[in-house]
Amino acid sequence: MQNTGLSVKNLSVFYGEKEAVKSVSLEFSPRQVTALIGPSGCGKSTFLRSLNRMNDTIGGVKTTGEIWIDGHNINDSGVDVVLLRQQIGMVWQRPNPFHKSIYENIAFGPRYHGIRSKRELDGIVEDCLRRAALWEETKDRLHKSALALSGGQQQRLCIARSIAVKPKIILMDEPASALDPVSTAKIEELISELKKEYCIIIVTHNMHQAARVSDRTAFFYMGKLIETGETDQIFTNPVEKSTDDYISGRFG
Ligand SMILES: Nc1ncnc2c1ncn2[C@@H]1O[C@H](COP(=O)(O)OP(=O)(O)OP(=O)(O)O)[C@@H](O)[C@H]1O
Repeated sequence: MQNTGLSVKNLSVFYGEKEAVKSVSLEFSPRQVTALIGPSGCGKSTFLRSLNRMNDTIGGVKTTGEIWIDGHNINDSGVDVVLLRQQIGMVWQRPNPFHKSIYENIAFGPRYHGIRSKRELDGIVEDCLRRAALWEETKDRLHKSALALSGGQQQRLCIARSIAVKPKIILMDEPASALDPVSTAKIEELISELKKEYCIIIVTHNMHQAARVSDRTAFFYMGKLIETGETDQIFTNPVEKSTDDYISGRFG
């Protein structure tokens, strides 16, 4: 069981002169799913990417503010970003398995972090595929290319890959938006299972999905955090008019 949450204080992110995220403070609890919602361009993905310093890979980005995990501010200089991304994993919108076998997709991370024993790696591969509800579909083809899997299976493989390195937090950027309804339902089931162990933060444009999978919801607009609270409250009784307008489809 992981007991780690994340505490964001006054986070701002600039692309050159443009302030895409404006002094956002937000707490994320362990074993909860938080949905980040808001109209296109409001800064959800930029905010999400800053939580494991993926924005560092984009030129011209400046970040200010603090992001605390286990007593460490991840924005401090000297933070080992490889280790950080082991602790805070990311699942992207489009499934992006490595051009390797199903087995190697899972084993790669643990091996990189020092696990050499084949028996141990075999165990990790099976455990992660089981937890991603993919074992039965793949156990007879573990050494075949991951690219031969369907899109939905590839996304579940990417989730299995992300948990193989024992993260504390999993970030998901519209993880089901490229998938059909059946695969989407499987990903949502998987999120509900994984939240028993992890803190999950998900960006979604799908209001039904946010209502189904999340415990808490944060509404962003024009780079600002407008409102956050229990998902039920945000969807039934939002405080801010702009939140109400957005979730009822009046803009965005
Ligand atoms: N690499 C970049 N360089 C410059 N500006 C960027 C970059 N990425 C995003 N932006 C700008 O930052 C703002 C926030 O973008 P971001 O992608 O975070 O929003 P979003 O809410 O996730 O949007 P969407 O829902 O469409 O994915 C937008 O105005 C966008 O144009």
